[in-house]
Amino acid sequence: MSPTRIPEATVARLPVYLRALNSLLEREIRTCSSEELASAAGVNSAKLRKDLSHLGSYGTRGVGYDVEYLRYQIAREIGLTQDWPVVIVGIGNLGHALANYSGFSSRGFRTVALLDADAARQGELVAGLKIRPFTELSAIVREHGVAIGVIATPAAAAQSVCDHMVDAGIRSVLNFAPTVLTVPPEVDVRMVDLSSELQILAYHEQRKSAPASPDPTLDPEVVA
Ligand SMILES: NC(=O)c1ccc[n+]([C@@H]2O[C@H](COP(=O)([O-])OP(=O)(O)OC[C@H]3O[C@@H](n4cnc5c(N)ncnc54)[C@H](O)[C@@H]3O)[C@@H](O)[C@H]2O)c1
Repeated sequence: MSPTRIPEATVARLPVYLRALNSLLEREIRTCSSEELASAAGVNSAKLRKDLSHLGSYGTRGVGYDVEYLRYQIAREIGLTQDWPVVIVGIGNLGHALANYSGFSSRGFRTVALLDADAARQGELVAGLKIRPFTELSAIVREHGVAIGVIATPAAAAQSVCDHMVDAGIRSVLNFAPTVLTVPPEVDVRMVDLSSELQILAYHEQRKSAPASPDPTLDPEVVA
């Protein structure tokens, strides 16, 4: 891992580069230029070169990047070369879908427990794991050294679930509930909000279909 802290915006793009590199490897492409990788990742090549320079990766002039090695460097930087035990709390519609998603395990995220407060759900087998009572959280975190907690409960329960996770020693939380969580500074929270993403698309869709608005700088009142 690099000793210096990488900018957050670069960290957010590393998984995108990783996906692009995986698809190059699937096509047995062993080296690529920054332009090729940038276009596969959907960013401009200057930004890609700057991002990769934070990893100490500059490619070789005239040859480009070694795809396999760059994939290893990025995976190591993100921490994907190690195993991350994960718990999912709230095994309703979304919790079931997350538990059944094979993409986590193939990227090093191992779901070790599924927890729910509803006694009626407990004992049900989902993706090979029995849903367990939420009260077992601390014991499970201790037993498996859980690094990441996923919250898939209704919004009203999310802060309390998060507080219990933090008390149990979890330092990274992925929150699917549509509510902002308060955590101590050493805890990282990422929020996934599909509704907000749809609203952003709706905003762009609306702008695309709206008639072009006049340039405000040509408005005599604005100019005056
Ligand atoms: N982020 C997204 O894009 C996205 C998409 C869909 C749903 N959601 C959100 O995900 C959450 C779950 O949605 P759903 O449709 O699966 O709901 P659901 O009602 O089907 O499931 C929620 C589960 O949480 C459990 N639960 C409630 N309080 C709990 C507590 N204190 N501790 C442990 N478990 C508890 C319930 O028993 C239930 O099994 C909601 O907040 C919803 O808004 C987010």
